[in-house]
Amino acid sequence: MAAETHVFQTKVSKLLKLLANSLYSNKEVFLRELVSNASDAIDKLRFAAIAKPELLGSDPVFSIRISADKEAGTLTVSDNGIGMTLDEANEHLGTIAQSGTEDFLEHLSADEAKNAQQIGQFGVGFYSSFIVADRVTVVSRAATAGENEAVRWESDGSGTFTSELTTRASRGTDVILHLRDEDKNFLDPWTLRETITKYSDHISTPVYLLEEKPAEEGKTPDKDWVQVNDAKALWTLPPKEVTDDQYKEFYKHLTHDWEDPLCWAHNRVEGDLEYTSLLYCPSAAPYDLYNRDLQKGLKLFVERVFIMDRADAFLPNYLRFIKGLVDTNDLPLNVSRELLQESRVAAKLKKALTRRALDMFAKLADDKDAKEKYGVFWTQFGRVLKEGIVEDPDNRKAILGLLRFATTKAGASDITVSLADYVSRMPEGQKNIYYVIANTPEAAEGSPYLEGLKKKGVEVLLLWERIDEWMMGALTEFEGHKFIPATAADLELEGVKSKTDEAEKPSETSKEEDDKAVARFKAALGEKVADVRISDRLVDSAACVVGQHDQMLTEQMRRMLEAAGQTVPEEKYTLEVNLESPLVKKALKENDPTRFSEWADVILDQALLSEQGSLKDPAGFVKRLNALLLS
Ligand SMILES: Nc1ncnc2c1ncn2[C@@H]1O[C@H](COP(=O)(O)OP(=O)(O)OP(=O)(O)O)[C@@H](O)[C@H]1O
Repeated sequence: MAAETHVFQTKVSKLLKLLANSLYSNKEVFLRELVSNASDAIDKLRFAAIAKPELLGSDPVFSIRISADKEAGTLTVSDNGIGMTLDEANEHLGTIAQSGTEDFLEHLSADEAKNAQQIGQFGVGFYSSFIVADRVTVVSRAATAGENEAVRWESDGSGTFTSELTTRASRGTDVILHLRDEDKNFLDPWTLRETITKYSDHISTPVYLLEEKPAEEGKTPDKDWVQVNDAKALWTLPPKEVTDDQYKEFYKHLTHDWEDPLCWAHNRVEGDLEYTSLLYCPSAAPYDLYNRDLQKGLKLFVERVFIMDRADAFLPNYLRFIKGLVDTNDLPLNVSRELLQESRVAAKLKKALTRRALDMFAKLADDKDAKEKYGVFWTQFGRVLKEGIVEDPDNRKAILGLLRFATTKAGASDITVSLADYVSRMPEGQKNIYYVIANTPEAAEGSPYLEGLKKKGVEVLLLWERIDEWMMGALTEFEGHKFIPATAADLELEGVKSKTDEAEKPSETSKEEDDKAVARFKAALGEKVADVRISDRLVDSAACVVGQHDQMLTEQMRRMLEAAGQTVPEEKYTLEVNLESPLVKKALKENDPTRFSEWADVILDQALLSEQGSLKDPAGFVKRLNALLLS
């Protein structure tokens, strides 16, 4: 069969171009990727051989072998794993399976250095060979294929590849890199040994390097395969024996991420349920965190045998960003995805691993030296974690402890306040936790509803993310303190003693005058409002609208329901007026009932505008306002 030429999938070509144009400070990662692929291929065969031991044939001892040929300028990574057929090579080495990569490639920025850094998130995997090679040849024979059914694949990484049938004496894969002149340092025995040792330290398969033996005088040196790792899977070691650097390297091996993880938790549990878990939190959220096709889940091992990738039965959806593995003796070796869905053991593991993950974050939050790291965690994953408040009532308490907020005291740009911080600095007499939800940080911070609370020294949580409405709807209390929106009709502030209270100015008007003012607004607005009353929450603003906090729909929720095609009932608000406001005072000086009505309408519309950001009849509002401005 003559070699056939194929064109790479468009996104592969884009990726290869990007790789060629990006200068890597750590070019050597290509070796990690190739060693990881070789180890994955061996893991897959080990698993397949449980049901079909004959696949191992006469070659039952697994190994990865790396050799350099200085004369030919090539570096070869070989394994005796599952191998590939011709069709598999065409498919797997010509396409990218991950959904997020497409989005990423479409949104490349002009900043190449940044792109190069981010690209690692997508598991460039095999294609990273082209960082150092101007030609790559793969010779592979699948474990199920005959000697003459091997495949030879080749590409210079410039848009096409060729493939054809060839022969290979035994199953497995050779990846042969024809190194660029400037990257031939990887053929140097010392560099190679150092790099390989670093990337194979934790791998459960033995990795051998072909090294020259010291030659006897006058003789050409002999070469020998030297094992460079101890071939013990990292997670089987006692945590105390594993260094931070080893954990970091292992994370990169598992995930193909090029960045260090933010934190990890390694646990070996014996007893009723026996398992070892190694959970990692990445340092950046993947592009497709909110994409339904996100590839999530842990690697599953049973009795140290790799069973499947991305097993999503072990963590809840709101922890979908966690990477890692679980190894257990309590599941059968032939467990399938379907069986996992119904397995009681899997359900128990999910419960345990969820707690482990939340503990890992709690530790990070408590670590005084890791303040910055927790900030990164919250910025990257806080929004997803909030889903857990609604989805996972059993762990709500633990998740509540992890939440961080912007507040009126910290400011909208400082999202670092925990609920415990909030409670610890509540002024004397404050019983509840106050919050406001708006569409933007600015709108939250500038909300008129906060004026009185601020004046009393009461801190308010500022919220503006879409998920917040949903989350706060599910929350009732934290350590006995109720959550109350700043827009609630009754803020239950009795008993809050603040310095400003004592210095409160006596009202300039009498009770009768106040009642009369309220009655005038009521008469002027009629059916447009549920009620009118004097506000004790406003300081500068003229008025605001309030609803019962357990009944009121915020504007965000209203829009969400409307977008979902639901008819949302008209809501009548209570108008609260600030009798100390110069605008209200001016309005009350108007004796003509028609003109006072216009004033009342403008004041109500202003209040609605501040609350909702829009009005039903904006043109009418502008007309009335202009008439008053001109009078
Ligand atoms: N040494 C190998 N033996 C057998 N198959 C291989 C080998 N190397 C690569 N492959 C096949 O090629 C596919 C693509 O490899 P690549 O490294 O690009 O991505 P991946 O490993 O699937 O993804 P990720 O890098 O995110 O894990 C693999 O999934 C595997 O099917």
